[in-house]
Amino acid sequence: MSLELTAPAPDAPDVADDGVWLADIETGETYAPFDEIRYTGEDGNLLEVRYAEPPTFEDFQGQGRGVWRYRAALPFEEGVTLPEGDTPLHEAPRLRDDVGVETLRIKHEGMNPTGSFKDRGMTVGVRVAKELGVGRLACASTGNTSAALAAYGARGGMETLVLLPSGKVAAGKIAQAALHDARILEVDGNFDACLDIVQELAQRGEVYLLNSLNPFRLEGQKTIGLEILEEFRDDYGRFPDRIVLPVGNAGNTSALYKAFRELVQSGALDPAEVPKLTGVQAEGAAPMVEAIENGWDDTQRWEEVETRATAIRIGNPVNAPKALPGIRETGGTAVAVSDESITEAQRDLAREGIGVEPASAASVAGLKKLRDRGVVDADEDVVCLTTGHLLKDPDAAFEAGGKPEPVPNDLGAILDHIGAN
Ligand SMILES: Cc1ncc(COP(=O)(O)O)c(C=O)c1O
Ligand SMILES: N[C@@H](CCOP(=O)(O)O)C(=O)O
Repeated sequence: MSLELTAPAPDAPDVADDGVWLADIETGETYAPFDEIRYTGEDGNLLEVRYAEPPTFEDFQGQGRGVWRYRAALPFEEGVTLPEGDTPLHEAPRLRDDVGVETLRIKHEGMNPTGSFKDRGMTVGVRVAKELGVGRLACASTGNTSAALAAYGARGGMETLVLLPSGKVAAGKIAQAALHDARILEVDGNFDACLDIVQELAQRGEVYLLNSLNPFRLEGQKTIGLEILEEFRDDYGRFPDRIVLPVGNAGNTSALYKAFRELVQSGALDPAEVPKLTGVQAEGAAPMVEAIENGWDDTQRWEEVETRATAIRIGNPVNAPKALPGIRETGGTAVAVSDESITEAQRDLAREGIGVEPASAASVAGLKKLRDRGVVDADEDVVCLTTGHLLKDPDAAFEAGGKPEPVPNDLGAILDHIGAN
């Protein structure tokens, strides 16, 4: 398999630029990183960024906080920044006791500048766009990618175009893209159709694609894994056994796996210490779970997808050939959860003071299901990734939460209403 956990660091090919190059994950063919715009290898295979010197934990010491702390693991020293990363790793003691695991921490990526983990990818992606000298940036999106692209594009002084599935994007996300002045195209089709079209626009040279098919986006998203490892080790003196995360286009699963592989390559991490990557999808959009259960090397496209967790309403995860080995090689698994259990998990997190959008809560719903099935053991140290903020999807929050009670404009009536003496 092309993405083995124990693979040695490759030697830098002639095409490398300052120790950085692109490689086809299937054939190993290498490409110069910044001479031309390239998203895939010759046969349409996925590309990944490779480094002559994979990072060690020492490289990160004294480098500040946030995504650019990890510059030793990134293709540039700095990016177009707001800044991003350095998100909280919350304790959730009541939830931990309910689920019944040794340790439960919640890595809340909703605390990034635009309210999702996409910012980590965009700070690098927009920096690369500047290096390449491209004009218009674009993405297909279920909402968060478009919000991040619009904000980081604005920060970089660049034009942005976003393609959204009509009627299927949460209000907060469209509001962000609109205010940051992206040109918004509402497509009469689902996210996968939008991605097909924007890929075609990119191939024709009309736009620079900043979905996670762009390998540089995933470089920024690796820093989620690096932060989790550092923070968990600082608190407990060990690494977590398992990281549970929602899966849509499978970029994060691929990025975390790559972060861990690079640390293994440099000798900073023992393969036995790599957390089990555990992916969670909604039952109505679960091609990755299907592929894991059937032992496939790639997913089969689901034409019809539906879930309340609109951020992960995706039927054709483009990063599956990177993410499936990540789940398998780390000893993880994938599970599908119902929309009802996602809403329940959203409430569980809210009771701990952690406000997340539905897709984010899928990680906790998945953990509960796997614990009930005995797949996750009681003695495990677990980190759940929550990927987007509650305010991204106010409608879902209202639906999941308590309802406002109308009362008269009168103190006595209000005292009566609340049962005061
Ligand atoms: C809030 C949220 N959670 C999870 C995901 C899934 O992440 P990935 O596509 O990296 O699997 C997305 C987008 O895809 C998202 O917007
Ligand atoms: N949930 C995503 C879907 C697109 O994912 P990407 O990581 O490939 O950009 C979104 O927010 O649009």
